[in-house]
Amino acid sequence: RNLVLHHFTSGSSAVNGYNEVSVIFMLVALSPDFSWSKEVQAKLCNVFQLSKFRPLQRAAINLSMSGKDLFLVMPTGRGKSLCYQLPALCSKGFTLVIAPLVSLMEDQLMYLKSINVPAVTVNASSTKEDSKQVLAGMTDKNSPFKLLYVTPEKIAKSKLLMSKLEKAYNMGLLACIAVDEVHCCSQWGHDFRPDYKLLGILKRQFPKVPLVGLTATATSNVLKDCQKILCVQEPITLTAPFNRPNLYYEIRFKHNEDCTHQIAELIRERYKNQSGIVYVFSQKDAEVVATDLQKRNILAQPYHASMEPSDKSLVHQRWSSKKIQVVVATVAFGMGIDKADVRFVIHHTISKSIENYYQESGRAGRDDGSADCIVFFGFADIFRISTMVVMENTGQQKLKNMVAYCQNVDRCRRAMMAIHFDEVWNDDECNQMCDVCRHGNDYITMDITKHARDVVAIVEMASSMDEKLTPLKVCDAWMGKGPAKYRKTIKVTSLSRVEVESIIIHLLLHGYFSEDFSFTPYTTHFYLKLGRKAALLKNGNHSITMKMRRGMSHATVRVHKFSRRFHISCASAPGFFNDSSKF
Ligand SMILES: Nc1ncnc2c1ncn2[C@H]1C[C@H](O)[C@@H](COP(=O)(O)OP(=O)(O)OP(=O)(O)O)O1
Repeated sequence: RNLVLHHFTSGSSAVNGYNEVSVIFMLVALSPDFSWSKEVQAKLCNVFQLSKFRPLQRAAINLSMSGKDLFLVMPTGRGKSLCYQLPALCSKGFTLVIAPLVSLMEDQLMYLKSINVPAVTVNASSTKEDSKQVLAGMTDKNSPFKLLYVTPEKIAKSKLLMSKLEKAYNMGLLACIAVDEVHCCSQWGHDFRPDYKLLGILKRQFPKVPLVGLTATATSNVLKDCQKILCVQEPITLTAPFNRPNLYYEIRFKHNEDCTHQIAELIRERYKNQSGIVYVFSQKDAEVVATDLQKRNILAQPYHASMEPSDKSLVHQRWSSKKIQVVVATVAFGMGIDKADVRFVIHHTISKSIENYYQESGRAGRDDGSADCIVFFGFADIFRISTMVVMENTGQQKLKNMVAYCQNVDRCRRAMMAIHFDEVWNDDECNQMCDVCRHGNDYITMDITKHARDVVAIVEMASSMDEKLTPLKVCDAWMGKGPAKYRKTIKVTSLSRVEVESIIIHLLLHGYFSEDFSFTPYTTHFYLKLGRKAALLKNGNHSITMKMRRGMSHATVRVHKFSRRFHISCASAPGFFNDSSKF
């Protein structure tokens, strides 16, 4: 135990990565002799009705009960809430919980009520009488409640609440501060909320109270930013392995017309009588896709932010009780979803970032049973999302990371996520639970230099005519379907649509193209312009290769055919689909 406490108090206490953390975790887990250990174990069984801790829960509880500040990064659905709820029951006074949404708090309060844990909230919809009672309870030595849930807005705006917190602190009744969804503090996080920026006041005013920041997804940079914003000196970071071994990750190419049809087939054939979520881009898509699935005899209902709260909870309830099979939802269907047996999460449209995707797909398989996470990757969707996130500082970069994840054909999908979340990863651990690992070497490497020159020339020509082209127009023009004035001057390609789209995406991701936004009073348009690397193509020695999945499309056959042609007419068509690798 001394060794453990030494670890708590010495050296650089910001520990990241599971391997280092596991050392602490084991030391902590092996220490059953803390003064609170017996009570903690008893409450785990008697109050929460759980037989044992999940990885890192005991460590997190022991650390915060030792007074340490802590960041806990644990995949969605693995039980972060227990890490502050259980210590709250074993401490004097109450724990202050900051949560981003009132609906989230209400779900928690309902659950806590069902297990007889006294918990309350003050938020914008509390009555005066309720608020008064809660504020009085904060300084009551008998602690009528053990958890107090508030929104960050309340902390920022209510002086009365702050004065009561101060009084409770001075009386030794403020046991712990838990900041749920702590990544919302950072603009670099995927869900920045301005009021979270002001939460530094808590640690400045109440320095002796341990703070626990909880999140399912945060890179080390985001956590460093949160640490600064929350004014936490030396937090310990416990990072549970991000890997969800029971989830199978797959990317499919989206051919717009039949995407919903494909999804319906999947649901009918592979997921008969099993619950799932289909994520879509917009509220309108939620309505349309849900109706399409209903027409195909699938019990599906939409869920989005503009629905009445009562309709939303009705859909949620019906889905939880298996009266409907599928929720077709926007991202509004997210926080607070705690259904264990979700067997599939299908993305009709890609997510706007890898963090979002990890969280959305993570709603599958919470019961540890196997589940599928399938993304339909569509060309036009990239630009719809790009214009949606145009105001976000890091929106384009995050979207590009997500697009690169989808476009990838040769790297284990878990490995890509691990790199993104700064995790150490061994590819063997995927266990063929992603499409790339399962289909092994099923890709070809192509020299696309000539194609790149041809398509870049189209955008260059349009620009010289003072015209802007959307990515779809560039595709059409390149395939000879554009206006006659282009057709005369451009080199029309014989590549398939999927190949054309993939090459344009590749050039965008690698800086040969870049985005050019134009705003009208009603909408934002995405045009392609030359990127910083476009000029390199003027150099005869510059070459670009790209990897493309072999079974990706009907194009596959054509790739083979072309490469045969390449061998015949090598001299006249240098670089034409020069398959330099795994044919
Ligand atoms: N030790 C445990 N053993 C079994 N079940 C547990 C354990 N701890 C928590 N759970 C259950 C309770 C909940 O039904 C479920 C998810 O817990 P919860 O705290 O809501 O997850 P979370 O906060 O990590 O997810 P999210 O990121 O979605 O908010 O796991």
